[in-house]
Amino acid sequence: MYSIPSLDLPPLATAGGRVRLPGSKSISNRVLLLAALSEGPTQVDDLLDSDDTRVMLDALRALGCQIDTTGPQSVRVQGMGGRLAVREAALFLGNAGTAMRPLTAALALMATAQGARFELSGVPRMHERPIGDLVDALRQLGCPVQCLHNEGYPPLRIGDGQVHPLRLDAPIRVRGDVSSQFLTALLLALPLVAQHGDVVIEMATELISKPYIEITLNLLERFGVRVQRDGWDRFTIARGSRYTSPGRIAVEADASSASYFIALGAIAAPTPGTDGIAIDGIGLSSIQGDIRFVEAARLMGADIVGEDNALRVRRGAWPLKAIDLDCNHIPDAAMTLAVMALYADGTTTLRNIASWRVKETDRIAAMATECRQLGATVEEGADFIRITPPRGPAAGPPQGGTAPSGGSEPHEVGSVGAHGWRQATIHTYDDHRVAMCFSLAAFNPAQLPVRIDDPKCVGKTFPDYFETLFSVCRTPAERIPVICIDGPTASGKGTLAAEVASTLGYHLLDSGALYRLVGLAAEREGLSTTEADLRDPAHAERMGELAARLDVRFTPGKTWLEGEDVTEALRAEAAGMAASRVSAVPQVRAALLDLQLNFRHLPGLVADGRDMGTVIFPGAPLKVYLTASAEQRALRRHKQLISKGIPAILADLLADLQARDARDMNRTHAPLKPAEDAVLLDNSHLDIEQSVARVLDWWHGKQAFPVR
Ligand SMILES: Nc1ncnc2c1ncn2[C@@H]1O[C@H](COP(=O)(O)OP(=O)(O)OP(=O)(O)O)[C@@H](O)[C@H]1O
Ligand SMILES: Nc1ccn([C@H]2C[C@H](O)[C@@H](COP(=O)(O)O)O2)c(=O)n1
Repeated sequence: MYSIPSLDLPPLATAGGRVRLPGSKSISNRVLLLAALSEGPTQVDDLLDSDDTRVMLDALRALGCQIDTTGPQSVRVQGMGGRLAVREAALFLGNAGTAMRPLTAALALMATAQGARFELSGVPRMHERPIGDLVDALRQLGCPVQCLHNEGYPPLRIGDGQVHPLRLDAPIRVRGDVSSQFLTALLLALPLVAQHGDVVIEMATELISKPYIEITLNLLERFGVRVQRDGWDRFTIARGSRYTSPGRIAVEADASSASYFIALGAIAAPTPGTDGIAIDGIGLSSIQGDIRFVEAARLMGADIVGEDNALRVRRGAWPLKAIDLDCNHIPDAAMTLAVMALYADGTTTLRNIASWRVKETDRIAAMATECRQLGATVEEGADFIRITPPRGPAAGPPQGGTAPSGGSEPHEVGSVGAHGWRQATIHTYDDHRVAMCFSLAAFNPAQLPVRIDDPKCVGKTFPDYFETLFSVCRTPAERIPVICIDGPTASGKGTLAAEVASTLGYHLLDSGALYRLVGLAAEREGLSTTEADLRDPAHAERMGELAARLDVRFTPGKTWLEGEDVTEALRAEAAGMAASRVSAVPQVRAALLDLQLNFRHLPGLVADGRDMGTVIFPGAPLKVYLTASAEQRALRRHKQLISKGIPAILADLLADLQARDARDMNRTHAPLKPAEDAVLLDNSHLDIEQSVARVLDWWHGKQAFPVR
């Protein structure tokens, strides 16, 4: 997950490949609650691991439910059979509507029937999301429920510690026009109190988002409770209903999450050698309503082939076709249509989406604002949004080839590209779906990058969303930004590069490590690395061959040579000196070229070394030449070694690093020197933080993202 302030997406060109999506949030949280309310243990597989499911798991554990992790996406829930193990608890439910609503209902009934008291709260936005219709229904039943700040909104106090009789004889009336989750909450909770008679729910107003109710009814059946449904007006839970564990249950992949990859397949030209986007774990037999996004995407021109548990999406009509659609049945996935509309041949209207106003944010306002940022013309109403793409029909996303104005050259601030698209900073309003939707704007035909603020908000349902997106998207290498940091030893290149890379979410290339690996591998093979031997052409040839067949692997924080962890060995001063000697051999440099170029991956790269800016990435948009006085550098290295418990003599270190500087700067091939367009940074009197801030300032200054 990208836990950084903003993530810059370079212009993307093509897409293709296979994705496996995380489990459905709606199913995961319903299943967890049902498993906890059931009699007996339930093994839950393919569970979504996200903010919202974590909130539900924490709440259930706080209520005394035993839940053991049995695998990366699996838990075993020891059902409590509807009996409370804890009589008083304060539960923080973040911004998870799928936890707040069902827990409110289940705890209200149990607290009233068994005598308990709970407080349920969330983040500030949760306290603005209405729950009054559910509270009214629970009060009809005789449950003491108090809204602690504003009537009709969380936080709530549920129960008063006393036992009260429940009024179950008359039908319970609940409104269905604000959120279908209120009905879901009652349907999940009422089987707990249906021992003595039928329990009936009647809709007081028309029900929206019916497919979510179908998920609820389907899962209730999996847990042994069959609800009789009369149209969408009346639901009867039969006397004697009780939850029994199905033993094992697997969560389907999330249909709303699938919408981004369906849209991706429809928008992006296929990467040569691929056949569109294959999505595993969800197909046309899904119980999730958002699977009907497939129909809407087809209306817009997507070519989708569906199987029971898989989908394949290819670009069909292009540009996409504008549509006018009632989206009441796919409220979450319909947001993705709004971004597809940016690539359509006319104006798209999405109707009957009033529920967007009370979701994680006011989604109608958010989608309208952000589409306008990109250059679209947008009209919004209480329950609709109408989107005209940036200056009329889109001509097509980038097809590959060279980017305009020199590849990853920055655009001018506030730049308006071809077709009226604008380079935009997308606000995400702590709403995962806004972030995921707008990533697709990176296929804009103007080839402008897109900045997504607060990308970690995708953690609500799809923590690895951007990683998954990058795994199936391609763009010409020159559009992937590279920041080069070259300089002499111990100037702080590695430290600076790692900090800059982690702030921007970019990959990191420590090119010095590759030369160190060659030195180490040579030593292990008994191949001399003395300057004298390396001058022998046959020996240099052998060293080049060794570099070409290096068996090396990088994992976070570790480097492996032929399966052995050599992270520590590489950092030894001797390894640095050997690296300096072998790096003067042209055959070695040639052998390592492709390896270094292959580090250039989406969304960007920070590369440190000696020739990053001059030889390896000469077109990089930012090249920094980092220096500090030899004395300062020797002092830093001394401190570094001593802090690791490695004995060192300052004078020797100074002499060694001066010798290394001289060799690195004076060799014939790719000597250490600033690139002509490099900016110089002498950090002799700057600390690490100041150096990082300086480089980030330069980088942001080169970007054209509007500050909002
Ligand atoms: N601006 C700075 N001020 C003070 N100390 C720094 C600064 N930058 C880095 N250091 C410290 O200097 C030491 C050397 O830094 P680092 O290993 O990043 O240098 P390097 O240029 O990558 O070295 P090499 O080329 O040998 O790999 C580290 O202990 C680091 O914490
Ligand atoms: N791009 C590079 C990176 C490194 N080298 C050589 C020269 C250095 O002395 C040696 C070790 O590098 P360090 O890990 O200290 O950055 O490797 C090079 O020639 N070109």
